[in-house]
Amino acid sequence: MARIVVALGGNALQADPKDISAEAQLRTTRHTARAIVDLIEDGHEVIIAHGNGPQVGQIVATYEAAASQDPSKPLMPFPECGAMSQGYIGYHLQQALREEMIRRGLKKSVAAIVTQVVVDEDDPGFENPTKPVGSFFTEEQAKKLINEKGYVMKEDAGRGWRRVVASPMPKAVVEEEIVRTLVSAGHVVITVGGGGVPVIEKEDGGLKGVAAVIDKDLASERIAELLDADELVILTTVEKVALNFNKPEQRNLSSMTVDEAKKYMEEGHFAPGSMLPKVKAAVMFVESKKGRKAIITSLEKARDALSGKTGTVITG
Ligand SMILES: Nc1ncnc2c1ncn2[C@@H]1O[C@H](COP(=O)(O)OP(=O)(O)O)[C@@H](O)[C@H]1O
Ligand SMILES: NC(=O)OP(=O)(O)O
Repeated sequence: MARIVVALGGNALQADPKDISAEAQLRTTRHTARAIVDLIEDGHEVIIAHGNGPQVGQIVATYEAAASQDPSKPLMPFPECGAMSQGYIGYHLQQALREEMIRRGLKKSVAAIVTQVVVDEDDPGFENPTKPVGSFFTEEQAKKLINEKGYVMKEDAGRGWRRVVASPMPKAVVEEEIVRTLVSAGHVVITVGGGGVPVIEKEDGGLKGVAAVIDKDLASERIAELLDADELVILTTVEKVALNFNKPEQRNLSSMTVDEAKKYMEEGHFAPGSMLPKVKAAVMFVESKKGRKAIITSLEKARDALSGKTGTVITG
């Protein structure tokens, strides 16, 4: 039995990026729940983290559209939208996991924790927005949004144009102790959703939300370290990390050491904004303590990867 932090990628929440309806998300999370419950059934202690890029972008855009039609309607700040996305996604995951556990006769409770993650006010990420959120646009649509709304928009790994926002590094998890207590009591916990709601510490010890979206792979790494997890499992669309990805000479990797991973990062094998943060998170976790292991694989292959049959395993 291992304590595992599972980071869920976009495909675990929205199978079809064009269908962003609540019904479609709930359907997809039901499918996702099967892969997660496999790990619970195998006896692992599972902590779940997830992304929120499409969802938080959708929530922000909905408030903006309402305000543009009726200026008396308020805009919703980014941290509040992040918190809403945690609640919305957490609710679907809670329901789907509960159903799947009942189906398999497992008696466990699931809790989604609205989680705040402390970032540094002076983080360089605030100067250079990198995190894609919301829907994909054509270049023409993107230019219109840049002019009309002042968005920063970038091309996202050949998939289209998206709005990008600041993405500071996660430093501390405010609800760490609550998560630890629930996990240690045997409950399934969903935390640092969307990387956590980014907050800065005020001089009086209070917290203040900031307009940013933390990378969920890096936030998953942070909570995995804090909870002294044995493994960080990053689930995405690909079964294995590759060198020369999408090129004729592509080579899938079954394993890499942290030194190899660093070399491959320097050589530019991993796309920024997609595979690079996953490999960075894996390296950080493995380096944080001897014996820790990270796995990057697809949702469908999670169980096989944990039993050493597939995936890319990153070790010290
Ligand atoms: N070297 C690489 N090996 C494998 N996949 C890569 C590589 N570089 C970029 N990718 C892309 O990264 C994607 C995963 O990132 P992304 O879709 O942003 O993650 P998430 O699952 O967290 O939403 C893969 O589906 C693949 O298209
Ligand atoms: N917050 C975050 O990293 O979301 P995505 O994984 O959806 O980009």
